[in-house]
Amino acid sequence: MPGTWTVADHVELLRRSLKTAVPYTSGVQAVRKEDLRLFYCSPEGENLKGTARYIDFGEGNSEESLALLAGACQKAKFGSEEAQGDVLDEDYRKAGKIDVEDFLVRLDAAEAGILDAVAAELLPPTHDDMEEKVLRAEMYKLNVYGPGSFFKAHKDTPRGDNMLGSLVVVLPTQHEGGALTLSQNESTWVFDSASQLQAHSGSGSPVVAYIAFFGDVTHSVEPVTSGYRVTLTYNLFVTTSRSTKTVTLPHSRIVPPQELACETSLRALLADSEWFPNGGHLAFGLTHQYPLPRDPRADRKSFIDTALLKGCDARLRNAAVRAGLQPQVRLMYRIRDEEGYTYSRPPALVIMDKPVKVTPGGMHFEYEDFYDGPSLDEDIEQQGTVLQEVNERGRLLREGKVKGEGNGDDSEEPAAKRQKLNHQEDDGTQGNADFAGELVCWVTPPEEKNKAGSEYTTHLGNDYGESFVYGHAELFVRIPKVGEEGRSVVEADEE
Ligand SMILES: O=C(O)CCC(=O)C(=O)O
Ligand SMILES: [Fe+2]
Repeated sequence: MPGTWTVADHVELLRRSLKTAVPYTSGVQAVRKEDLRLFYCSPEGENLKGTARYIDFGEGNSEESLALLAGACQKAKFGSEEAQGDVLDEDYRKAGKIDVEDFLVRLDAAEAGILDAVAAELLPPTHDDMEEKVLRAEMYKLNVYGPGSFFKAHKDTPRGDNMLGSLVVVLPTQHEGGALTLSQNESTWVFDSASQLQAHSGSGSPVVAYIAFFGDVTHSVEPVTSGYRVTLTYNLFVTTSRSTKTVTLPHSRIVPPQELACETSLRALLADSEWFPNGGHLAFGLTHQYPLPRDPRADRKSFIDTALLKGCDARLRNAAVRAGLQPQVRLMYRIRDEEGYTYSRPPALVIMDKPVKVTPGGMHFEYEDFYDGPSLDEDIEQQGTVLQEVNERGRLLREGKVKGEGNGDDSEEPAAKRQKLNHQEDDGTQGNADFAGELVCWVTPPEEKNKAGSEYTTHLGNDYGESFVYGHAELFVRIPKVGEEGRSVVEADEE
């Protein structure tokens, strides 16, 4: 029962909440037969205008008509960070594609109910304090995977900071192979659309199979072994603007149990006068990656809108808001951390809401020498909030005494033993004479990749994107100190 839980138990619950996430949703959707007609432009050679053709996926298609469609495709390229553009490499992706301007299909993912089903699972839940969010699907390509076609592991290119992920609709054709496999944080999932479509064939009413997944999920298409696998792909965006092609979640939502559990733990921690007596921050390296501007200097009002968090990350954000806290995704800088330099003060972590503004005449703000030179460090220190790491009780870590505390290494130890170790702490305000910032406990470790100025992950996308790349993000939840507004403690009468 939470009532008898220790601080360590509550923090562990918050930590675990970020580990349980299924980053996709899939299914089979019945559609109207007339919506399965597809018109496309068949190129007739170099200088000739294309010829219009159509294919009806509502009628068991012949190999011949599918081969004609495949013949109308261009070889699909993919985005490469290395080449900084699209490349054709049939060892990595062997598939045909038709761009949106060269085909028309009556099927409408929103009208067919697919977007509703996807939104219910993937659209970040809005909290009362937030503007209502809608999901918009933008058709992207038609892909044809004939025998021997495949697409190796990649992430789809983020096309905006509000891009949530991708939707793939697999049209009903007889084929084998071509399963879409997804992987994230050591878990893998397989979406075998061929067998799902097969199971529904002959039922009289036509169906399509679909899968939607968060954009930061690595996925691949296994080789097609027979027949043709034909897909429509869409980019999914979270937006607040209404149009007929968007889907909204009902506003009064049922709070999922995991979110309630996180809220309960946060409330229990806040009520404990011994916990973070001087306030500070709980910090979470988030599970999902988010579209970040390729240029880390890009002028942005805030780093990532927390309304755009996905899955378990959104759940944690909502739990914090429900507990009366203000979770924020912040930019993170490390100062006095450059090898080869000697600084009079120790390295520190600084969080900010906007990229640092460099004092004119100070260090030139160059990508490569971002950390180079104390004047930039001073700018960062002045404009941001300096953090000092503490353990999960909000106490300063004393060198060598409570090592491992707060990073999950000791999660198997009995709580009593951990509590014993904790008497070697102080309240975090006297440990470092130079320290004039705020305290932070990392509930889940930060990812190295999002430190401003560092290279973001290099990966392959489905088309090169100039403006955004996926990067790691951290959620900072500010904890008021005992007595401050938002922190009403229950005096403990513990043994
Ligand atoms: O056609 C599909 O199944 C999706 C392939 C894919 O991952 C992509 O186009 O990015
Ligand atoms: Fe993809």
